[in-house]
Amino acid sequence: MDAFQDHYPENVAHCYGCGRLNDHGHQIKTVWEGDETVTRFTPEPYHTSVPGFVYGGLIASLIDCHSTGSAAAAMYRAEGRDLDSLPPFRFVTGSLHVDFLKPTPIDGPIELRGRITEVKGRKVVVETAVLAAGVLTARGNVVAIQMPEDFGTAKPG
Ligand SMILES: CCCCCCCC(=O)SCCNC(=O)CCNC(=O)[C@H](O)C(C)(C)COP(=O)(O)OP(=O)(O)OC[C@H]1O[C@@H](n2cnc3c(N)ncnc32)[C@H](O)[C@@H]1OP(=O)(O)O
Repeated sequence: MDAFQDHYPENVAHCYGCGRLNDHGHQIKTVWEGDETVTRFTPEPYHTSVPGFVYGGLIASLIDCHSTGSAAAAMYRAEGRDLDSLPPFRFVTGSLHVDFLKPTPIDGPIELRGRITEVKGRKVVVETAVLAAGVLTARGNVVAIQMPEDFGTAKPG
């Protein structure tokens, strides 16, 4: 099945977490399973924190891009549109919160299961459960905001 990220236009397909065109990135793939969005990712040995367990920053990164992809898919679904129909919905992270509940073992796939808890204007809130071998090890909450036309052009300060 096509993943949400397979439909990102080239100009936004270089993200470290989800860009299919970033050879050094995670290249995560997310799909709908009913009303949940699901990403499965197998960590490498170099994703270690304490030996045997996954680095927390990787988990945060996976939650981040899983959630922005989920937000876009939720907007398309809310409007009854295909993922690559125009105009495109692209989301960036406004807020990323992670609770680490248990160490996440590194020796198998990690599953992220997202639920859309709010869709309001340009904002989508995604809550994600992170599971390793079916055990809940972390929870994420992301506020994703539709990417402004002038993203990155505003002067700091
Ligand atoms: C597209 C493929 C790439 C995938 C990206 C992968 C994920 C990433 O790593 S993205 C990179 C990291 N994120 C960024 O760099 C974002 C930097 N921040 C920004 O550009 C802006 O602050 C941005 C776009 C998030 C929000 O700014 P702006 O568009 O002006 O939002 P604004 O109109 O004020 O607010 C819209 C709504 O979002 C809410 N909101 C905005 N910022 C936040 C925040 N930080 N936390 C919570 N809610 C927020 C507002 O409260 C408002 O909600 P409501 O409608 O309920 O009042």
